[in-house]
Amino acid sequence: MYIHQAEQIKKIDNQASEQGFSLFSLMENAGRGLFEKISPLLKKENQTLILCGRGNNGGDGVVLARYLKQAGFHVSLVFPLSEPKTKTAKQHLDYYLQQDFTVEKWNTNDRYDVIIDCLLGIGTKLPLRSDVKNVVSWCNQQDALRIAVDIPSGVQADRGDLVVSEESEQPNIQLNHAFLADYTFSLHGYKPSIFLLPSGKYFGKTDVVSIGLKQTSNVNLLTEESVWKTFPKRNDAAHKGTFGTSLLVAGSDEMPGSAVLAAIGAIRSGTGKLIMATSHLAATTIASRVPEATFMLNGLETISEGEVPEKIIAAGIGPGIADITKAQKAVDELMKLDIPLVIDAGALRERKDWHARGPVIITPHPGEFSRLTGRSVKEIQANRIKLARKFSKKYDLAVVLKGKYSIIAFPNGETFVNPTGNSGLAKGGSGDVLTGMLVSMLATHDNYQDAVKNAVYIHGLCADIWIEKYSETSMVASDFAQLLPEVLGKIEGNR
Ligand SMILES: NC(=O)C1=CN([C@@H]2O[C@H](COP(=O)(O)OP(=O)(O)OC[C@H]3O[C@@H](n4cnc5c(N)ncnc54)[C@H](OP(=O)(O)O)[C@@H]3O)[C@@H](O)[C@H]2O)[C@@H](O)CC1
Ligand SMILES: Nc1ncnc2c1ncn2[C@@H]1O[C@H](COP(=O)(O)OP(=O)(O)O)[C@@H](O)[C@H]1O
Ligand SMILES: [K+]
Repeated sequence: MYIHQAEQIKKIDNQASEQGFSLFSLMENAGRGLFEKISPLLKKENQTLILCGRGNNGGDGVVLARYLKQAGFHVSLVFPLSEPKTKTAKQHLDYYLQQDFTVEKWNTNDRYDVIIDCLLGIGTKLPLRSDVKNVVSWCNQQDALRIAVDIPSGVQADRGDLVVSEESEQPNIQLNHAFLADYTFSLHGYKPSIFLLPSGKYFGKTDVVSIGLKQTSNVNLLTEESVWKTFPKRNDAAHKGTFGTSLLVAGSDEMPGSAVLAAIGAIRSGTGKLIMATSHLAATTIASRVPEATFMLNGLETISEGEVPEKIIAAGIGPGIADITKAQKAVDELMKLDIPLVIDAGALRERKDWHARGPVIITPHPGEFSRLTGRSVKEIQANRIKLARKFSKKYDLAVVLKGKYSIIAFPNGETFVNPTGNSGLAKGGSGDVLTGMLVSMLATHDNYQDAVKNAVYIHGLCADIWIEKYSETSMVASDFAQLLPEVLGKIEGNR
């Protein structure tokens, strides 16, 4: 599933017109596609209001109104912000009027069953002017089905915030400042703001309307199907060496539990062997929960002094590490190896040098990413896709920016949004399981990008399946990790 930023859509429009596709015909396709998706939601006796703005989003509304009227629906087409100003929207309005259809005056006392928002689309620049705010506010107070075209008015295409300045003293994000849709039909592809907050709360159910153009984008939504396709097969002749030895540098006397969780995530995700480089106390705790693990005692110290176990094919460092200085030295040593390296939690702190022989994967939550980038958490959350991509490209590493809709950005520009996972994961320990899974899957996949995508997707899927049966509130990391055998069984069966 493709995700398009506003800039890309503008480029696509220009390319299409160079290839002889007029904007008029794209708008026609948009309106017809919208009609096909929206008409099944309407009843013939419904009173439907289509509110159009002055740009091309309004133009889409004009075409939609024509199709709905031709099919016999009761539709009022209105321009509450005055008449269209773009050439294409004007052309479609002329054509609409030539069919003897009319434009009506908006009367706020009239009642409607359905309100369709074609006020503002990807041309939105915040803050909203008061005329739009008033219309949006009226819409949100009506007892009607609310449908948005492309994006809900008041929301930006690429960012999650609803006000222009993230540094504003009083952001005053009120519900009434964006159209609160029950459904949003996005043209050509999804826009990033569906997967950001608070914007994502305004979209309702979402679907994409094709406008007849070829789909290309290097930002995509991860799907279960892509996981099935890329998850490695185990052959019958496999031995424990086939799936490689993973190294996890994790845990300390203060935080043995993190290492336990990382070890559970790793041992259940396919690695042939697992070495835990950890403290004596943590090793005792891990051994009782994950008897399959082997140990490098005083692991962090030993590795930081340059002594690294042999024959490892993937490594991860960070969960439950307390000594940040030693962690940095250990990361330096691991970066000398030509293997994929996951850097998480304690090992991410104060990290500045990212040069490594093998692929580096960092797994920051928004707070950690804030420290790494020097930007506020608020700015990061509003612009997750773009900022993860930027960091990935700048430092030539893979970024897994965690949270609702984790973003996975690779240095070649390929970017993925993960739809799995729920707020039950927002508890200590969830990220530790992920780090273990990542390292183990890096050891078993030929392609490191597939390993990262699959680990992130499957981690969230386990949590989603857990809450179908049990409570999201009470779910803890060791609960959903128990579902790895069930979820991986499903994937292996479906391949
Ligand atoms: N390939 C595709 O996907 C295709 C997409 N298409 C469609 O085109 C849409 C993009 O159209 P667009 O570029 O004309 O911009 P659009 O969103 O209508 O907004 C511009 C208007 O909004 C106004 N405005 C802005 N900010 C404001 C504010 N804060 N407060 C108040 N007003 C504000 C601005 O006013 P201005 O500031 O210029 O006076 C101007 O009038 C896209 O979303 C999709 O629906 C299809 O038709 C064809 C193919
Ligand atoms: N609201 C949410 N929806 C989906 N996933 C979430 C949500 N909150 C957190 N997560 C996931 O839970 C994990 C939390 O990791 P992290 O913040 O590092 O926690 P910890 O280090 O305590 O284990 C990440 O994989 C993150 O994507
Ligand atoms: K809209």
